Amino acid sequence: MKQTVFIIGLGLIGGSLALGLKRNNDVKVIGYDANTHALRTAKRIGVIDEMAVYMKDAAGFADIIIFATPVNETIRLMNELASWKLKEQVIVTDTGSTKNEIMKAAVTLKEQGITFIGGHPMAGSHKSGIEAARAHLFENAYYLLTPFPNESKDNMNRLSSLLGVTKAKVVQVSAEEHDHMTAVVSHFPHLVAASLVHQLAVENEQFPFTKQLAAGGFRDLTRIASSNPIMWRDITLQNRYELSNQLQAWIDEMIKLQNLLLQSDAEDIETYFRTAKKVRDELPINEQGAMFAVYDLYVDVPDYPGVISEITGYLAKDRISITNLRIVETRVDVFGILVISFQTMEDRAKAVECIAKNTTFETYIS
Ligand SMILES: NC(=O)C1=CN([C@@H]2O[C@H](COP(=O)(O)OP(=O)(O)OC[C@H]3O[C@@H](n4cnc5c(N)ncnc54)[C@H](O)[C@@H]3O)[C@@H](O)[C@H]2O)C=CC1
Ligand SMILES: O=C(O)C(=O)Cc1ccc(O)cc1
Repeated sequence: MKQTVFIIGLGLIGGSLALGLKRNNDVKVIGYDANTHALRTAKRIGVIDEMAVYMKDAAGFADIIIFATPVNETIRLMNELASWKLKEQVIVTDTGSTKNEIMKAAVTLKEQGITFIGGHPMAGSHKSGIEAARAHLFENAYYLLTPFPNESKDNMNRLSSLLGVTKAKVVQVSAEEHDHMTAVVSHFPHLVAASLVHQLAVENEQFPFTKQLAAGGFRDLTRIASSNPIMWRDITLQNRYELSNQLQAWIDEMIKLQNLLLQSDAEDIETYFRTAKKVRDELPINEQGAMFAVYDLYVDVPDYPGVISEITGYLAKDRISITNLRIVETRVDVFGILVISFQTMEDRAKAVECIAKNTTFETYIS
């Protein structure tokens, strides 16, 4: 049976969901975005089947409505939706990075007999907007659902099987568990990344050369500081109490670390790093357990002007998308190591072939 999905907010996540869901030929995607450029682009490049002019009208045709807007905007729109005329069996969901406040807003919908199941795909990037949308974004990622405790099995199955086509792993958690766990692994790291960049900016005023020295480690740790500030403003506001607890734990940890350093006990310091390494090395970073998998390819490149744009040009010509690009080591002799990151193993394999076809540069996977 053909299903109509209405996606509100056609940025990185809404656009990627539209592309992912359209893999199922029985799904028709109608899209809406407050930004008319994003809306028209989504239609022009085939991310959506139809454009909605008025949200309220399009919503009436939908079997599933998905909010993929910044979380404060989602709550505002959920309150508006309460007065729209919808299909009786419609399921309303969202993609927001927070769940407590969203589920509180959903109580009004529930009281009116509208089914709302909270959702959060645990995949994404620091990029935003329709141009960054990719059909495979959710493959192998967890997709968390936060239903009301008494939600019907039938509705859960309907939503899970719709989302299943994105190849995400759909898992059910409570909104409270969700906001606690995502504070630890996603929201709090964002505060750390932003604060490290602020610290660099302050240092850089006194020592303007510092910025030039920001190498791989600093860049790896702070990539997410380049994300959409509006989206993160809303997330951190909604999850402020969990974040305040995380910040306190971090401050305590930093004081512990400061003492460890000042005591200068080499063995204790080594143990601190050794334990962190063990935990980090054991994180599920393979295809089965990846939250944000990145597939790196190392390329030995000769040091001549334009070599990087030459390689990215070959990749672009073969329509292979990259998520990140950096030089990890620039040797004083003739070669440097270029690290190109891909979102899928297939893209990386295609890149190996593409580079071999066009150049004599060695590529390897660490
Ligand atoms: N960026 C990421 O990596 C992830 C984001 N999320 C969540 O997904 C949601 C969307 O995030 P992104 O797609 O990254 O943001 P985005 O900035 O790429 O896209 C958001 C879109 O919503 C549109 N929009 C804003 N207000 C609107 C309104 N009132 N009506 C209609 N459209 C409106 C914007 O014009 C924009 O096109 C957020 O709630 C975010 O917390 C979830 C997982 C990952
Ligand atoms: O860029 C990254 O690694 C991210 O952390 C992306 C991300 C952002 C927000 C989410 O709610 C989930 C994933």
